[in-house]
Amino acid sequence: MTKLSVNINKIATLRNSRGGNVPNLLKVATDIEAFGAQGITIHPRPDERHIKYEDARALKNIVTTEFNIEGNPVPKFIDLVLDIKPTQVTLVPDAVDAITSNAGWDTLTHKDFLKEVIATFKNAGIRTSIFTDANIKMVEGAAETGTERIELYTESYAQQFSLDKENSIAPFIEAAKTANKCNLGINAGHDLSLDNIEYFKENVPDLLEVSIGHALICESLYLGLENVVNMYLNKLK
Ligand SMILES: CC(=O)[C@@H](O)[C@H](O)COP(=O)(O)O
Ligand SMILES: NCC(=O)COP(=O)(O)O
Repeated sequence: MTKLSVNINKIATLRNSRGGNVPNLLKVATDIEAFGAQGITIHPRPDERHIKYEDARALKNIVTTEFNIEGNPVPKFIDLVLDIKPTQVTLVPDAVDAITSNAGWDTLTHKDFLKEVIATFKNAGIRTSIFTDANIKMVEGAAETGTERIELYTESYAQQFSLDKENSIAPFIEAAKTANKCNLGINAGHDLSLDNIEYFKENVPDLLEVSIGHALICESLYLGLENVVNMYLNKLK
């Protein structure tokens, strides 16, 4: 079975757009767990434009499933994660001004840095994962850092999927085989959706966990929209 960890960044984006506390991030996280998701993912960014550091601390007290915190391991982020001690930390090489994550680590160039950060988190009892492109050399490099898992960066798969399923998945199958040989657990995420998730799961061996946010929240809006419009119309009769 592959676990679903729901990324709730977009809930925080919506809340922040009006100030106040609607939607209530903590209630949404609790409800997502009650609906059956096996994890909650957040990706606090340095400008706190969606998840705020105080959200991360508050979520620590209410998340009862797997709590996964993603981000670039700058000192402020390392301190936050060591304080919260989530189930898993996923290291992502984001530029400060990135709109969203747009690359996996160069695990060869940054091997020494990653080794050091991974050791820090592992010593604190936090499972580690490294955001990695579907590239055999990068997966092998990740294995040398001591990380327990990688998260395969799936944007290229999601972009190509509707044009050519087989070519879009091919590098991910090879990356997963390499990860298995290196005893790395496999997570995946970025732009996964109701359209492309099933084929990914069917073809990538030993997929432990996916984290999904943007598409899942957009799909929730669309799948709920007709119902809510009708609820308003009924009240306005
Ligand atoms: C690492 C990854 O792919 C996700 O965490 C994604 O970057 C979500 O971040 P945003 O919600 O800020 O786009
Ligand atoms: N790690 C990927 C993630 O948490 C969600 O990415 P996306 O579904 O918002 O693209």
